[in-house]
Amino acid sequence: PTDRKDPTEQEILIEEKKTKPNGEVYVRKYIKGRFLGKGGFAKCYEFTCTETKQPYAAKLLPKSSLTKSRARQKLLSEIKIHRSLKHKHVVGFQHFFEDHDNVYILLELCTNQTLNEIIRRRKRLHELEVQCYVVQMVSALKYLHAHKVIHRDLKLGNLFVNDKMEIKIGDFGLATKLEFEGDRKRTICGTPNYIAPEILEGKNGHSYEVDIWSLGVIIYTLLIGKPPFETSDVKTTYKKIRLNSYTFPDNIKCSREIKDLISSILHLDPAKRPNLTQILEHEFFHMNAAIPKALPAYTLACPPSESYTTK
Ligand SMILES: CC[C@@H]1C(=O)N(C)c2cnc(-c3ccc[nH]3)nc2N1C1CCCC1
Repeated sequence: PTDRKDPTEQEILIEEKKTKPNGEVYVRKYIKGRFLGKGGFAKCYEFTCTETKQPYAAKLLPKSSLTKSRARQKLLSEIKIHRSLKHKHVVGFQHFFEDHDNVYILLELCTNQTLNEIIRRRKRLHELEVQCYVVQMVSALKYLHAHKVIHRDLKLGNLFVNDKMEIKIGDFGLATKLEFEGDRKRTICGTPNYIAPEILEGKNGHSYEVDIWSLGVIIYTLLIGKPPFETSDVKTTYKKIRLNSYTFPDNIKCSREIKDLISSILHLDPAKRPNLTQILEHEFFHMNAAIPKALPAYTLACPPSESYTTK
């Protein structure tokens, strides 16, 4: 028969066996496909469900890496928070299961990887593209914050891009859910370049504003090509963050509007930063950013700018 695979193409099958409450046993099988890369302790592969042919991005966490309770807690918190979320611009959490050796987390496949890869290729983006991506991020953050979730690790590497160039916020490993209004978190966490000053101060806790700060760092990085406070060592980066010391390079021309937006977000005092609604009302989103002469091969997944008005 033609469909027989020659032995080298032996497909590796991952089976999920589940006994339903009524005693019925069902088995779901996945073909383990190409290696996608490493994410923390996890090795990531493309998985295809044998029944539905649906492809997923799967995180495989060896149980041996989950012996320390911190790694365990982080995984349980990531699953608990991520599986409860459903939004167009949040990575879809499909399913999780375990076998003898691993824990498997099946997530939405984002074939254009992350904004990190896009910036690596493009160096920096046009303001029209920045407008488009930021509108999608703000929409996802409005959803997260409305559900009392703070992501706390927003960065280019956690902004996934699907085949339609739509943004999906992922990796909820450092996310937290506020228990009550006014609840504040104290744990120090995040990625050095994107971490908010109040997390470094650690004096009176932090809240949703840390995600707004990271959004400001992301906008700067998409526009300029590297993060505003980046230096060769973490301590100096933290000092620059605390001193709010960053500049816009002269050789890169940026509109007054986008510089004003970034400066208003990168405010040391969290209470002085604009909230998500105010960000969308900023003039940057209402100016018709110059249509670049040569837009890259892919199209943008955004309507023209006039639809950003918050009517
Ligand atoms: C599964 C982990 C992580 C992830 O969280 N998602 C959603 C994801 C989606 N598509 C992809 C993907 C599709 C095609 C290439 N990568 N990758 C994702 N990753 C990468 C894998 C390696 C490091 C982070």
